[in-house]
Amino acid sequence: MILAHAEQVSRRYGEVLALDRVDLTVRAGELVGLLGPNGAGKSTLLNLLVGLRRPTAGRVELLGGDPRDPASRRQLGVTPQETGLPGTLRVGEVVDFVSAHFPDPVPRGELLDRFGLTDQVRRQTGGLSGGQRRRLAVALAFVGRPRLVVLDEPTTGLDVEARHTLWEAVRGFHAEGGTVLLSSHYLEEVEALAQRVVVIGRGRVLADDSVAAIRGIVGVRRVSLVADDLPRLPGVVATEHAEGRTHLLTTDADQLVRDLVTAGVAFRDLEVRPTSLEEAFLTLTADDRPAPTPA
Ligand SMILES: Nc1ncnc2c1ncn2[C@@H]1O[C@H](COP(=O)(O)OP(=O)(O)OP(=O)(O)O)[C@@H](O)[C@H]1O
Repeated sequence: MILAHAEQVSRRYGEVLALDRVDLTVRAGELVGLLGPNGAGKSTLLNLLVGLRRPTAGRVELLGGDPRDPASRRQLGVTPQETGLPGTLRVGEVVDFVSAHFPDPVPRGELLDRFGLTDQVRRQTGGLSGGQRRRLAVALAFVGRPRLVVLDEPTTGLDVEARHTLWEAVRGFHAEGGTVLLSSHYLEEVEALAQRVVVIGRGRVLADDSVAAIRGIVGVRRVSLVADDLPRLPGVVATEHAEGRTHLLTTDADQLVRDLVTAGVAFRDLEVRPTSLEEAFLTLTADDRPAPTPA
């Protein structure tokens, strides 16, 4: 059963085309990670799916209806990228307030325990640390036992322990049959939670695949060297020339170095380093870019 669906969706903010003909389908029981660098369009896509914004073109459906219709959002739990909590209310009061909107809310103690906030129940939210506030904001998405939870960068600003607590809570919800769509900058986060990853870059879906397949794409290494003449080498996904150096992007740097030696290439100043997620995405979108300027 399809819980959220975007079909050929575009969204423009003035001159900026934030989303460009995006398709995405989330089915019941899935835990889908939306992965992409800053400005890729993740928040825009999530906001369209949960009815916070309207698409410029294309069609969006949530839980069988229009996301802008409140009835479609009844079984949805959302934590946007930025949330505000009333600073003078206590944690327990905020949970009670949100719970009161639902027929069968998760009991307060159980919810706070799942998100590691039991000791904060009597604290005013204004006095919480940034990480505690974020955990509370995410916890509130689960209060009403939603069918679908949408989390926009849920662990931003959390330390390792808090992040793991939150991951456990998300996993627990999923294990009980819940469906989750979450965005992240971090492959490790998506890897820890999701089976399926949708990679988004510059407003487009670049890949929609298993975590293992995406790991292969973003596991690209940059082998950089100085050489006058390079033969064609297997396993090179992109080649760039800059400031007298040649940069070879590959998913298997060890093999590439062996191949360079075997081919008898006279190289010097060899460097191997991981590419950032951003660079890996640029590789994926290389077809769209003007060719790099030769040195
Ligand atoms: N309200 C807005 N007005 C103008 N431009 C916007 C607006 N919201 C987003 N954009 C632009 O749309 C593009 C996509 O932004 P979006 O926030 O969806 O990306 P993102 O992948 O969520 O990024 P981040 O990881 O930094 O949150 C960016 O170029 C951004 O500057």
